[in-house]
Amino acid sequence: MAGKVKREKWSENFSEWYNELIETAGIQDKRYPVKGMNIWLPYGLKIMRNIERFIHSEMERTGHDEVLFPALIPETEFQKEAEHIAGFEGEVFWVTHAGHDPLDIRLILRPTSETAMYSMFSLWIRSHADLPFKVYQIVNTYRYETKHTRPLIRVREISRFFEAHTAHDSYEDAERQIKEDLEIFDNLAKFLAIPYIVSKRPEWDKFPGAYYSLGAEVMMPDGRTLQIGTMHNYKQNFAKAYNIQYETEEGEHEYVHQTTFGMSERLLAAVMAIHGDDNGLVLPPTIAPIQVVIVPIPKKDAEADVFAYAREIAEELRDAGIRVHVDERDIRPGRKYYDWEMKGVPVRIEVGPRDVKGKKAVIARRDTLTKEVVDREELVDAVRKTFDEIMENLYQRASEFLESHIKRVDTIEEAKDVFEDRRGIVEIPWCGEEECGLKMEEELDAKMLGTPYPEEKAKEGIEGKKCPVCGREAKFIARFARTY
Ligand SMILES: Nc1ncnc2c1ncn2[C@@H]1O[C@H](COS(=O)(=O)NC(=O)[C@@H](N)CS)[C@@H](O)[C@H]1O
Ligand SMILES: [Zn+2]
Repeated sequence: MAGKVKREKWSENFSEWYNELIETAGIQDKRYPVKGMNIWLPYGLKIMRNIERFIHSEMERTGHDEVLFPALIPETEFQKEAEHIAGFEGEVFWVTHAGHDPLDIRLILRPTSETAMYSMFSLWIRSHADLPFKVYQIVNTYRYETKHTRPLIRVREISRFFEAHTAHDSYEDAERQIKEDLEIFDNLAKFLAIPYIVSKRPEWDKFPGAYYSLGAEVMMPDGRTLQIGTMHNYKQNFAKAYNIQYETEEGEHEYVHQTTFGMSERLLAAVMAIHGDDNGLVLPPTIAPIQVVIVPIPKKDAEADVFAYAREIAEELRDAGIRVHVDERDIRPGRKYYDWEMKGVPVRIEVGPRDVKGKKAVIARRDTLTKEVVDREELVDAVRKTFDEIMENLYQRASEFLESHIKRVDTIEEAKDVFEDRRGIVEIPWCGEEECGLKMEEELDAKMLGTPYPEEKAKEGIEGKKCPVCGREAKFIARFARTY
C-alpha cells in the first residue's frame, strides 16, 4: 500500500527540524554549559558506535594500527610547521595553569594531532622497513570555532574525531594511500547509504601544511553541502619540520612523505539529515541500534497471547543476529509507532490475535511507511530482504536528491539563479587563476569546493569554454556551493 512519507518540514525548515530531532530522537543534549560542547545520549552514542565499528574494521582491513595520544600538546611542538601554525593558532584552546601555578610551557588542546604525533614519528620511523607506517585514533579534539556552532556539524569539542596519519617512502606511495583512503570512504558511504562528491580544494583553502587536500561533500536538505571527510597529502612538509627521516636500502637518509584522513561525528549528522523525514530519523539497518521493533497488539477478550508470540519472534530474530526489541509498554500501539518512527527504527513488526491464529506477521517499513503481511515461517528471510530493500531505496532517494542539486552553467548569472532557486552545487568553467576563483566566490557569495577529483573529471566538457571572469581559456570545471 502506498506509503505517506512527508518531508515538508524536513525540506522547508531543515535547521529547526534538525535541532528538534537531536533532542527528541535522543541523540545529544545541548544544555552542557560550554558553548559548542554537547553530551552524547545513549541512543545517539549507540548509533555513532555502530558507525565507528565499521571504521575500525576498515582500518583493520587496510593495516592501520590504532594508537592513543595525549590530548595536550606543548606550545614548542605546536610551533614547528609554519603553515600549520598559521592555520590553527586562532583556533586552539590553551592550558596555561596547573593548580595555582602558571605553566612555564603553555599547552594546547589538540585541534588535530599532527603536532602531537610527529615528534614521536621521528623516534619511531628509522628504516625503509618501517614504511608504510599507518596509525589512526578516534578521539576528542578541540577547535575554537567562531562561526555558528551546531550539534555534530560544527562543534568546539569534536568528540568523535577520526584521524589516520601515515608515512611513506615516496610521493607515489603516499598517493597510493590517498586512493586507499578514498576506497575506505566509499565503503563507509555505501554502509551509510550516502552519495557524495569529491573535490580537490583550491590552493587557498587546503588544510594548513598540506600539499593538496581532497574534500568529500554531501548535499544537505537545505541545498547546502557538508564536508564529511578530508584526505590530505603532506608531501615532506611535516617530515622536514619534525625531522622524520628513514634509512633507504642504499643507506641514504630521506624524509618521509605523509598523508592524513579525517572524519568526525558529522557522519551521523549526514545520515540524520539525508535520510530523515517529517516523522523523524530514518536509520539505515546497518547502523540502527534497534533494527526491528516488535509491537504486540492485544485485543480484550481475544484469547491469543500476542505477547508470547511477539517474544518468540524476537527470540528467532535475535538468534539470526538481528538487533530486536519488543515494546511491551502499556500504551496505545499508535504511541509506540510514533516513538519508534521518531527514532528511525528501520522495521516494525505488528502482531495481533489474528496474526497469531493465522501464523502471520505484519512488516512495516520506516523508509516508505508501507506494510506487508508475511507468513510466520518466512519472517527472518522477509526481514533480511526488507533491510536490503531499505538500503537500496535510501541510497537511490539520496542520489536523486544530490544529482538534482548539481547544475552545470557557463555564466555567473546562471550560477546566481541556481543559488536563488534552490542553492545546491554549481559547476562552472574556470581558468585556474586564484583571483578569478576568489572573484567568483565573492560574486556568488559561495565557497569554491574545488575541482572534481580525479583530475580527468575536472576537465570533462571543458573544451572551448571560457572563464566567466577573465574570458581566458577555461582549464577546469570549478564547483561552488553554500556550505556548513
Ligand atoms: N568543528 C567541527 N565539528 C565537527 N566536525 C568537524 C569540525 N571541523 C572539522 N570537522 C570534521 O573533521 C574532518 C577532519 O578535519 S580537517 O581539518 O578537515 N582535517 C584534519 O584535521 C587533518 N589533520 C586530517 S585528520 C573534516 O573533514 C570534518 O568532517
Ligand atoms: Zn579567469
